[in-house]
Amino acid sequence: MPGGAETAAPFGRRLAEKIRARGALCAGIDPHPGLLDAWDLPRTVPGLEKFALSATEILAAEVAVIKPQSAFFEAFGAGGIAVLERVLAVAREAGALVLLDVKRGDIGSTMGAYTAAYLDGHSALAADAVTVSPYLGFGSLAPAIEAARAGGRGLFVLARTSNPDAAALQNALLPNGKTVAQSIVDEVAAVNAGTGPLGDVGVVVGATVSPGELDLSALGGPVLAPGFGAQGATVSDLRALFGRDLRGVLAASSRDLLRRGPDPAALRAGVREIQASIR
Ligand SMILES: O=C(O)c1cc(=O)[nH]c(=O)n1[C@@H]1O[C@H](COP(=O)(O)O)[C@@H](O)[C@H]1O
Repeated sequence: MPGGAETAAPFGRRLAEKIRARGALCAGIDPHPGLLDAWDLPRTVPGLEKFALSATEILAAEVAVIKPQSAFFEAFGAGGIAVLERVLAVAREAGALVLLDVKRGDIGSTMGAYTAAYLDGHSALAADAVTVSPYLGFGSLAPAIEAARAGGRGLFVLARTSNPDAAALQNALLPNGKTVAQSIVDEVAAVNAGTGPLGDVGVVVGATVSPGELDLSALGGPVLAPGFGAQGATVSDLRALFGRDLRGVLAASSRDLLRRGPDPAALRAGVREIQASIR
């Protein structure tokens, strides 16, 4: 069935099980043009297909979560989207959960259409979870939260992103004295309240963020921590930021992992080395 049938088990529970079995690494599938060059592939749809499917086949057999970044596929038009659909199917077959990185966020009515694209089991682009932006107002995400929960899927809400420009906006103080990022974390915590050890709605907090900026103690959901590897964050940064117990924290790496290909054995060895470093 396109996109996979609606699943009975909640996303948070499925994610916790997958992390227990495979560790907390999230492998990004980001087919940068420079990586296609490095893999000696043309910057064409067949080149994209070879890159994305080979990387996904290897990585999805190893890690808990595969995170394709949609923009790199969209850049190739309809042919690129068709490859993305196959990446989702291949990752799922290999046993990984798929977090589609689309960072969507719009007024509620349009959010409903994004929901139909990414969180409805009848869509070929349906994923186990997607990244969403709350910066049109947290309430605008309501249709996505509802659809995700109804279908056993999840969301990762941008709170404090890894890019250097993020701090000015996301650390700005609101009239209630909280930072914007903390208020997003608290909104997500309220959604997760009472939904079990790991709720279905997570936040994105870059691994590059300084420790102490955010209080995640009441979150009750997973954290996606990109910025590990190519953007400079290390395993010690992850521990300093999130504490020693990294269960529920998905360290995400794209370029630092993918640069280890195209040799399948080297890519497999690379992902295992990174997994071991965060275990
Ligand atoms: O939501 C994301 O995945 C994300 C949030 C964030 O704060 N920072 C961030 O880098 N990302 C994504 O994570 C990936 C990081 O890629 P690398 O720097 O190559 O590991 C890219 O796909 C980014 O779009």
